[in-house]
Amino acid sequence: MNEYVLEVNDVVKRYLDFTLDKVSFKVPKGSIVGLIGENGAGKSTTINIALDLVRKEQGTVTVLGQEIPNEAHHWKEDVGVVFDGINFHEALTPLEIGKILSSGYKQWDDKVYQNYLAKFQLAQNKRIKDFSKGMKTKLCIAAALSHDPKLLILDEATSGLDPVMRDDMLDVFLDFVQDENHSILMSSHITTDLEKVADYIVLIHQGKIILSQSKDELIYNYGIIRCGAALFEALDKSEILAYRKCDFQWEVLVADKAKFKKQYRDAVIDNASIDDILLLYVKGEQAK
Ligand SMILES: Nc1ncnc2c1ncn2[C@@H]1O[C@H](COP(=O)(O)OP(=O)(O)OP(=O)(O)O)[C@@H](O)[C@H]1O
Repeated sequence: MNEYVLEVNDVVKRYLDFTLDKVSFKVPKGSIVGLIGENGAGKSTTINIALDLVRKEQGTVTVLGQEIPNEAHHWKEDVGVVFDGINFHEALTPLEIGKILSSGYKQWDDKVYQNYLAKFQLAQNKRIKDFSKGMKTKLCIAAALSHDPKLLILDEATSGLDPVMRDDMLDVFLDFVQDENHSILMSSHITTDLEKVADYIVLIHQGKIILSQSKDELIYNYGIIRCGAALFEALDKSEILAYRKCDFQWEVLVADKAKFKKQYRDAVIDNASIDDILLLYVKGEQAK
């Protein structure tokens, strides 16, 4: 088996006023990859192309070792998908959905489904139309996890959940990938969630991937220098990733904060959160 469960290579998609521009990234087996980017950056388009829901113009997508699209649709059995919103008919109950899905998925495990319904406190016989938004999301996640997918793809799926439920859900995701045979690609605007669970972060900005990095590398090595104009002018620009001017100070993103700390002893260099990194790339200037 391939060491990557999803490989997106040089994918291009053009809409009237938007281009997904040679997007490439990989989801290693056993990992959680967080896809981040501003509204309209191209996250859903990328995910939809990876799921063969939107046609790409160039590039290749390989899911679980199979290049898609292809004639065999078996790969869909092994991919669980949760969008922000529900795909099930609103008149159905969780019990009825379980019955429908059990005939659609060879690997459907009703015991697993029942366990998730209980864990997420979802009534079996309540109609979906009477569910809250968060309950609908939980139902979609329960259903997606109950056909034993090897790859779970979540497009902004957890944003409707309250902080306690989101935290519980992150534990569910961590459990899911623990055996190294399961992997997750999740897009989210809640970057603190990704800080908790993601192994890798892929940042897409205006249709281009501008960062694809291990989360630990970002958290431990990336830094933000906050300085005045004189120090900013003196900084080695070849080592700067992005920068912006805020009022009277400059914020500068660097990949190796320890090196800068040694070189510029008087500079204030803070750790960079994923939000900081996103903000600097999106609102600032990219240096290289
Ligand atoms: N079917 C379509 N026809 C035309 N333009 C589209 C279509 N689908 C998406 N787009 C455009 O592609 C761009 C990227 O949209 P996409 O939904 O991929 O962004 P996103 O990163 O998921 O944003 P958000 O965080 O707001 O969900 C947007 O400019 C959007 O208007």
